Amino acid sequence: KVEFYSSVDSMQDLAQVEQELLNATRSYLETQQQQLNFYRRYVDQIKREHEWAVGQLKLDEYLGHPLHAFRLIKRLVQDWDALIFEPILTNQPREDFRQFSDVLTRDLGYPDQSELQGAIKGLARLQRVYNLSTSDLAGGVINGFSYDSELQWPMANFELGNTKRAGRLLNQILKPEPTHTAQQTRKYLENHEPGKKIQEKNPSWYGNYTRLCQGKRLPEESSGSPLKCYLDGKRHAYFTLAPLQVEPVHLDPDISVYHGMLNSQQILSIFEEADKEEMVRSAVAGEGGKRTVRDLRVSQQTWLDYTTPIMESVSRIIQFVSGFDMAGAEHMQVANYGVGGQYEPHPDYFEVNLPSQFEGDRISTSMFYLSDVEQGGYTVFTKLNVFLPPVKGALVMWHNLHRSLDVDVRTLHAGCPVIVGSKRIGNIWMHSGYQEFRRPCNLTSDSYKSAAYRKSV
Ligand SMILES: O=C(O)CCC(=O)C(=O)O
Ligand SMILES: [Fe+2]
Repeated sequence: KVEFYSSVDSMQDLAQVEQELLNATRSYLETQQQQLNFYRRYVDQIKREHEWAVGQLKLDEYLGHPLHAFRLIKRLVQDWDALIFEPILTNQPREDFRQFSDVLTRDLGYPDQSELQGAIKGLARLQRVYNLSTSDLAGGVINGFSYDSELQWPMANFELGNTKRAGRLLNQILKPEPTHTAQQTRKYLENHEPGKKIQEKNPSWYGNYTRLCQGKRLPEESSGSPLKCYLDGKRHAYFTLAPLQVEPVHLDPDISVYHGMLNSQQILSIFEEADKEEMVRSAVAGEGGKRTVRDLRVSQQTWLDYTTPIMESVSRIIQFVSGFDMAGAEHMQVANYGVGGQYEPHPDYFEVNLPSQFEGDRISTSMFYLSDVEQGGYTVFTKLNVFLPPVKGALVMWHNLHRSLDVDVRTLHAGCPVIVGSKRIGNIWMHSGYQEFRRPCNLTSDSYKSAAYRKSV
């Protein structure tokens, strides 16, 4: 089954669904109108003839005339039947419309109640993570920017189990303006069961998560050497003429952003490849390594191998920037988030239930930002006080494992909910097999660095 709300790209199909609905409904109404006009004309004409005849003579005299009798019988047997009964009873335009709706639902898919739930949860998530006020959202104002769309907050609250609040909000809208379209919402509330209230306690990481998502860092003690951007033309001969534009964002564990790694043309080529594949709702590893769809990750994704020209270039970039052997690389995962789409704090390593098709755990993550995001959608490292706004064409890279190949718990990170825009990323995870000479271990284990972070958020 297709799912729309979890990816802005899929939502575009919904816009098409509505366009086709509009066209079909318009032409349905038009044909019906023409039919009705036709019936009306016919009835008027018969009425005139009937009244004239009855007015002229007494009825029995009139019908005593064989031609008049014939006309009446012919009208009833043929004309009324063919022109009125038959078309009214079969109502071909309605039949056509029914068929159209079947085809539409089958070919393009049609959103159901669970889509509405998903979209509403997305809105509620935005409100919670970004501290947006309900009135702001309802008025289409997000973080001070004004957007021209009125949100159905009463309905959202209803679906989320806040029935009282839903009623109050509805009254606020309907009191000054009783003919407001929110009347529809009132009908909906009256005819549906309210959603189940989710009384989740915020998890321990929640404070850091929301703070960083909002682009706020905790003040840090100065280490004396502030991180500075630099050009690196030496990492590989490939970068001699066009040095890497490095923005280090954290030291130990090292996290760096490499700007301008893909241009718009290359990104388009990646999307062209991705369009050939099917986007599916992202799953996460659950109990015992089983993949399940959960709200903690709301996006759609597909995988690209390195056989096409564009992906060969991507592979070269990763190889030359990271120094790793691409023999250990997973295919690139291209993902697209929906509005309110997110990926809650998680590590990229497996630690347990390692997938058998690769050697070792995920030693590093290379993430390309394939779009700018109008608002929201930061990548945040909740234990490291780091937030990164997506910048189209940039590459973020870090190691998920210590040199000892023990997992580095400090790398816990998240993709914040997208407020406005379509966030696209390309992830390449490198496994530790084949990298023995690329990133050798130290003489002493360095995994102790993680110890203090195991519990803390
Ligand atoms: O979307 C992001 O910024 C982070 C994505 C991520 O962490 C992942 O896909 O593993
Ligand atoms: Fe991740």
